[in-house]
Amino acid sequence: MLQLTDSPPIQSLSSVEDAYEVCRRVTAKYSKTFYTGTMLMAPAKRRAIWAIYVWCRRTDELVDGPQAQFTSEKTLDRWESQLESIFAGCPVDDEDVALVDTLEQFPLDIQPFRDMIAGQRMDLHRNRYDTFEDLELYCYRVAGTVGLMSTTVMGIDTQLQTAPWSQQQQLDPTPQAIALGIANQLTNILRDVGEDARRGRIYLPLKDLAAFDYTEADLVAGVVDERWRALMAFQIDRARRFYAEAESGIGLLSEDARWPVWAALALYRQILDVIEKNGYDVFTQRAYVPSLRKLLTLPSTLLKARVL
Ligand SMILES: CC(C)=CCC/C(C)=C/CC/C(C)=C/CC/C(C)=C/[C@@H]1[C@@H](COP(=O)(O)OP(=O)(O)O)[C@]1(C)CC/C=C(\C)CC/C=C(\C)CCC=C(C)C
Ligand SMILES: [Mn+2]
Repeated sequence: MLQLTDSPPIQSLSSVEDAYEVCRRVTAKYSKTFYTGTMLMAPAKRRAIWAIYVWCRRTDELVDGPQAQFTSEKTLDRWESQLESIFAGCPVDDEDVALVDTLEQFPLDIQPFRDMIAGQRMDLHRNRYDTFEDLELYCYRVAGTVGLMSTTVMGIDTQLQTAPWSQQQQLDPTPQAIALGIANQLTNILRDVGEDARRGRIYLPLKDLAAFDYTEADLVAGVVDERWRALMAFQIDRARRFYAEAESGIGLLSEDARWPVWAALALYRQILDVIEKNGYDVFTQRAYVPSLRKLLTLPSTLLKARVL
């Protein structure tokens, strides 16, 4: 290829195999829960989820990562242009190579990716949410979209679609996939209340705080009292209702996807149990599920994947 002398050397992008290996390492490093889930999947689907995870992580880190102070609307505009390039089959950097390959194998729609960027734009300008409806839109954008992306890769059980009774039954698990994303995001928000408050963000709906006579000042001060415990119990109950809705859709997924999703759901939902065990003190204790507890959870999720 003609190399113009005054231009910087054109870096050749990594191979597809190397790009997926980078995605595997990033997923394993940043989310043991999701990595565990992907290791229960068929290899082609597992790699695709790693590629999606890295794109989602990079998108989130534009606003939540170490370089967030330099991120503006224009940054997100450029990121969306890079997304369009990926969907046109033209990777811009090494990690893109894996997602371009994934798009050649799975019919992913660009819209959930655009919606995820729209969610990050909300984090640029918004640090309070008046109502749960406001917060639900944010959760759909940053997490419900992940459910849509993941479901396209994991696939739907085709035998169910051709069954004689299939017309009567809802076979499209989209609502449940979005519900699991929202449930995960609500869990994430409850776990990180203290950390987010220290960054000036309160995701808990202000109308909910008011309903329990708990103020923004109480939250910023990390007050844990009967009002806080009642408010958190209400939030946890709502998150569990979204998990329950998600459960009803897992049986519609292709067989090899059910265990990974049951596992990811159960492991993430356990964070809520830990928050309760910690007396709802999310200000001085970061709720996490010990590895042994995660391991001991897997057999019951396998049973559920086989019978539900
Ligand atoms: C097993 C499986 C298919 C997992 C999907 C893995 C995946 C692609 C995750 C992407 C997560 C991500 C980095 C999104 C960017 C925005 C963000 C940070 C969202 C929050 C995630 C927290 O990620 P993480 O744990 O790494 O961050 P912390 O370090 O803990 O802060 C979110 C909480 C959203 C996560 C949402 C999902 C994983 C969607 C799950 C839904 C499905 C897999 C659909 C299942 C289908 C049915 C029918 C139920
Ligand atoms: Mn974020």
